[in-house]
Amino acid sequence: GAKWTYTGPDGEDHWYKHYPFCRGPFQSPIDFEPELLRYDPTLVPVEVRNYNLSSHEQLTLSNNGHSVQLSLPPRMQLSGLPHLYSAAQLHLHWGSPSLPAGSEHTVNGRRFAAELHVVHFNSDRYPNISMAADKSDGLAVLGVLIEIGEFNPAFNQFLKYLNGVKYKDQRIQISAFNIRGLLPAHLNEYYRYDGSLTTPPCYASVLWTVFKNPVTISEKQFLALATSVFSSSQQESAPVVLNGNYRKPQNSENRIVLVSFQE
Ligand SMILES: NS(=O)(=O)c1c(F)c(F)c(S(=O)(=O)CCO)c(N[C@H]2CCc3ccccc32)c1F
Ligand SMILES: [Zn+2]
Repeated sequence: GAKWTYTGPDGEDHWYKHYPFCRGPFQSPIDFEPELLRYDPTLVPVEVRNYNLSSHEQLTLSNNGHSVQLSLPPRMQLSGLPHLYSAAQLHLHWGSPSLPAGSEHTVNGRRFAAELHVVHFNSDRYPNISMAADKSDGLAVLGVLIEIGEFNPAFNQFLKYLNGVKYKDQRIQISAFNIRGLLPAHLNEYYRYDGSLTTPPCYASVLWTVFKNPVTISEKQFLALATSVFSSSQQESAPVVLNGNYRKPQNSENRIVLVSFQE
C-alpha cells in the first residue's frame, strides 16, 4: 500500500487520502478520560493460553519500518472474550530520547513511555489475520502501558536482538520465550472498547483490551528501543531513526469505555 509515516507530508493527518477508513468511525487510540468510563461487573479476567512458548521454538523478529514486530504462533490464544482469538504478532509504540512519552492510549491525558500491542484474530470465524483484519469482529488487541522504571527481563528477551533488525525489512529468527512475562501480573483490571487499527488501513475491526496496570522497562531498555531502530532501509544513504511511532488520541465520539475495575 501507499507509504505512510508519523510526521511530515505522509503523517497521520494525511493517512485518509490513501486509507479512507482512517477518517471513519471508531478510530483508535483514545484518551481514557473519567467521563467515558463505565464499570461493567460482567468483565471477567482475560485468560491467555499457550503464551509460555518453549525456547526450542523460534519466532521472527522484524522491522517493518513502522515498528518492531514479533510473529506469534496461532496456538497462543485469548479466552474470556466474546470469541476465541488466536495470536498473530506483537509490536511496540514508543517515544524518543528527548520526549520519552510514546504510548498510544492515554489515561486522563497521561501518556506513558511506550505501549505493547499483542494482536489476535477471531479464530472462531476467520482462518488467519489477513481475512480477519477488515471485519468488524475480526481482531482483539491487548494493550500494555509501559513506564520507565525497573529493568524488565521479559522485554529483554527480544530487545537484546534489536541490533539485528536495525533497518526496515530486516528480519531475524529468535528463540521463543514466555510471552506472558510481557503482560502485567494481574489481567483482571482493564479498559475495554470497540476501536480500530492505529495504523493504516485503520480498519474499525479491533476489540481493545488495555490493561490498567503498567509494566516497567529500564531507562537503558527504553533508550535501546528509541535509538536502535531505523524506519529507513540499509540501502538508503541517510538513516532515519524510528521513534515517536504513536498515533494521537482520536475523537471518542461519546464512546463508552467499559472498565473491569472500580476506582
Ligand atoms: N496498533 S495496531 O495493533 O493497530 C497495529 C499496528 F500498529 C501495526 F503497525 C501493524 S503492522 O502490521 O505492523 C503495520 C501496518 O499494518 C498492525 N498490523 C496488523 C493489523 C492488520 C494486519 C494484517 C496482517 C498482519 C498484521 C496486521 C497493527 F494491528
Ligand atoms: Zn499497535
